[in-house]
Amino acid sequence: EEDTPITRFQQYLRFDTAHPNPNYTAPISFLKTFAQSVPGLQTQILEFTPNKPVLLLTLPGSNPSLSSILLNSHLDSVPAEPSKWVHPPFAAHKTSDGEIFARGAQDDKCIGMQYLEALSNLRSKGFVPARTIHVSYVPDEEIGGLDGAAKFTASKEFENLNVGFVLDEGQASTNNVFRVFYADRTPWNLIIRASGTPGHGSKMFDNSAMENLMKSVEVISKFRESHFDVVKAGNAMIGEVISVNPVYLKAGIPSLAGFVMNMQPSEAEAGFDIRLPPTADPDLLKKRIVDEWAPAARNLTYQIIEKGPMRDHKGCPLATATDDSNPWWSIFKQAITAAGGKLSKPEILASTTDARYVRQKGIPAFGFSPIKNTPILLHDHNEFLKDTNYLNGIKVYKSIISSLSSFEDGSY
Ligand SMILES: CSCC[C@H](NC=O)C(=O)O
Ligand SMILES: [Zn+2]
Ligand SMILES: [Zn+2]
Repeated sequence: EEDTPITRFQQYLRFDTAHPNPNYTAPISFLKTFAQSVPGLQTQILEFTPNKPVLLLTLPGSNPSLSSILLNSHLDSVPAEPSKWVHPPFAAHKTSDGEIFARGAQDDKCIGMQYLEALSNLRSKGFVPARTIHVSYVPDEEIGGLDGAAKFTASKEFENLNVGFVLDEGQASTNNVFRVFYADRTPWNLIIRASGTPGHGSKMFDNSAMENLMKSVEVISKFRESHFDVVKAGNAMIGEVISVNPVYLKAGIPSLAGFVMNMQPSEAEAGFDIRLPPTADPDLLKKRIVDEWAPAARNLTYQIIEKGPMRDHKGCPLATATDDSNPWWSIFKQAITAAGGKLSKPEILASTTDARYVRQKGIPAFGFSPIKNTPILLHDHNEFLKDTNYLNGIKVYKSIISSLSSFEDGSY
């Protein structure tokens, strides 16, 4: 096979990095070999948790007194259901139209390789940045990043990088205009457990576990609808409202289901994925959960698992400014324009990425993936990216990387 940017992207996509057993060693060694072919690009592997390596690449800048820029992506992927795909999710099949099908094609192996291709390209033309450029490949983003970005950004090693600005993954755009994200929503897992009177399946009585839980589900559904309606009416973007979605239900005795269906269980449980925009008041939502979603009076208990930080050390919401107070913003915007791209109004990402850990440290960070005119297929079946889209992304990163790294104001 030829060695081109496209075949290299396909090679990277073919590593099975899906949870629950992502292969980290093979893709890291692949990336490391590629990086070593780029003149001046230094490589190191950091391990904050056994078998969860972080690959860090560094291109030293000519002015080491300036803060550095960091380009981050994650190594891992969510699982795929191969039988529901038109092409196997880890074959990286390219159609005659140039669509490359793979789990991770959009989320987010494209950007990991595009960073490298862009750097390699720039270096081949003798490019030397003023600011040092770091590229990080971190494990475990898809499961919350606790053993990945959380530990990396909290480390002495990270401190020593003196990072002034970060780019991380964003999301595809279905039209001709790129999207950029200045904040993420914070995920909470909510588990509601109901207990109640058990009894014969034929009996009508009050206060069964199922009835108690179902009342909660109704109340939560109303809340969900009211927030979704605001989005549907066009009065808010999806990232600006609180979302709550049921993700599992557990009740009854599974081994009896379908055979002996005449037991009203004494316990029932439901799990919800909640996302809070940085502007939301977490205490208000907690109060709502206590009072309305899981009132003890209806024999309900609850557990909230907060997945990662919501505020920085000053107590401020984790959001990066997109106005004149943040010079990185205008540099970023101009770089996109210079590469022939257009940028839409900055958004809050509906989901959650590792960028929250750097924002928590007070470092400005944008989420960006140079994917346009493409359906949003992250975590979906048949995730794909078109070759021309991918190649254009390399061009966009060349512009972004050279602009950001030549910003010489020492106060940032
Ligand atoms: C608990 S943090 C989970 C992070 C994950 N990131 C991408 O999909 C997400 O669900 O948004
Ligand atoms: Zn991702
Ligand atoms: Zn993802």
